[in-house]
Amino acid sequence: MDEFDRDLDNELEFSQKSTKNVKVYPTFESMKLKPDLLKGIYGYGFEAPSAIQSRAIMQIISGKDTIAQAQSGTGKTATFSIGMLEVIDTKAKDCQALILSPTRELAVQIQNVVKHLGDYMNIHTHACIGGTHMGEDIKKLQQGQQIVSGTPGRVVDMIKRRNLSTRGIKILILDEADELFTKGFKEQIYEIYKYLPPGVQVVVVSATFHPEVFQMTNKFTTDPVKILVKRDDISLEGIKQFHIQCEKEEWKFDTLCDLYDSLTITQAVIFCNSKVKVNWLAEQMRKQNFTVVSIHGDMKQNDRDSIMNDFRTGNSRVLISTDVWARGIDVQQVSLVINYDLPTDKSNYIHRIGRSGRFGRKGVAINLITKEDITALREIEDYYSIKIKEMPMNINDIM
Ligand SMILES: Nc1ncnc2c1ncn2[C@@H]1O[C@H](COP(=O)(O)OP(=O)(O)OP(=O)(O)O)[C@@H](O)[C@H]1O
Repeated sequence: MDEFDRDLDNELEFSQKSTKNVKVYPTFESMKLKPDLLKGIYGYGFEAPSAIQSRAIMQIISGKDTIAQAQSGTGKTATFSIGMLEVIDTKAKDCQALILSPTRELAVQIQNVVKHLGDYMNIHTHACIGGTHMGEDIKKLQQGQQIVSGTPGRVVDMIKRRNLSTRGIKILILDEADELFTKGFKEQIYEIYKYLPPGVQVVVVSATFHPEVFQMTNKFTTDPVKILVKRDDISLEGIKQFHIQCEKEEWKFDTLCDLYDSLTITQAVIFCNSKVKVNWLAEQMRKQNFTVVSIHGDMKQNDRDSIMNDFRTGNSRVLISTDVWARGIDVQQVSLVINYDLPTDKSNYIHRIGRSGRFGRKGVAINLITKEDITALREIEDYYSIKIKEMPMNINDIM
């Protein structure tokens, strides 16, 4: 990207403004939701709506196309889930809402949230994801699923095979939209959209919006309500961010081993930039008798599921991952994120560190950097107007 492109990008981004005077609903009662839905919300343990929930839920219910941005871990999933559950006709058995997200784990997590919030509504939901048995998927869809949460590849497949009927779909939700609009998914999203009834309501959600995303959303949305966050406010204050200068790549490993005891206080995620590196690091850690688990996109779905399950239940405490875990995954006990490699994408920096500090909890992010990473680290600091200080000698001071 040259200087000119960057200027254009900035201009595009800063020309985006939140819609003025979006009404704030301070309580779930004030939203006048269906009693069964309200029961599900309280049953799930929510007492009051978060900032994005108090603004965006009612916009979604009103039927308007909506672009909803909010910091990581602030309740975007429940925002679109509640909005969507309110407008679903529980008597109609056909698919009325489609949620797309970039990873299988996230699609399953979303389906679970929807299921819990809709606990008293007798809602039929299904996670339609790659890597699972096609026949099972088809069977489930044939039974009639009012809400489908899926990954683009499998969903487009099911639509084309006519196993997922799009006729009754009233609302399309694009979660982690900026990721869905990247190269790997863009074509599939366009393709799915073509099959949806004209006038389908579109809700676009993420913690980060690359300027290009706004251009693309123009193709999907009509006069959308925009609830946006300024770039300087995207990084959560509750997540303390540090770097450790490791000089050479080879020194990172010893640094990580020194940190291990702190990693296991609660739960931690370590990010690497490639699958090969994830495998390598997990193996090295195990050789040193550290207990770690690892996950990446080349693993069998069964293995991915069992690793996720163990990590969610707290059976494993240190997870090494690629960016397959960077977005959306919600494990409240994660309080520490380590970037063994600095992400190459600035947005993913925000998403990765956002795996900690969920819903107002405290979090710590530590970046292991070599001399070569200094410029990239400064760029992240400048871009989000943050300071990533050197980590104090005693990690207990910050945990
Ligand atoms: N109103 C609420 N009251 C209490 N907890 C809530 C509320 N809304 C959401 N949460 C909890 O906050 C956590 C984070 O929510 P969620 O996963 O939806 O965040 P998000 O904004 O989608 O984050 P990300 O950008 O990482 O995808 C979840 O554990 C969720 O159950």
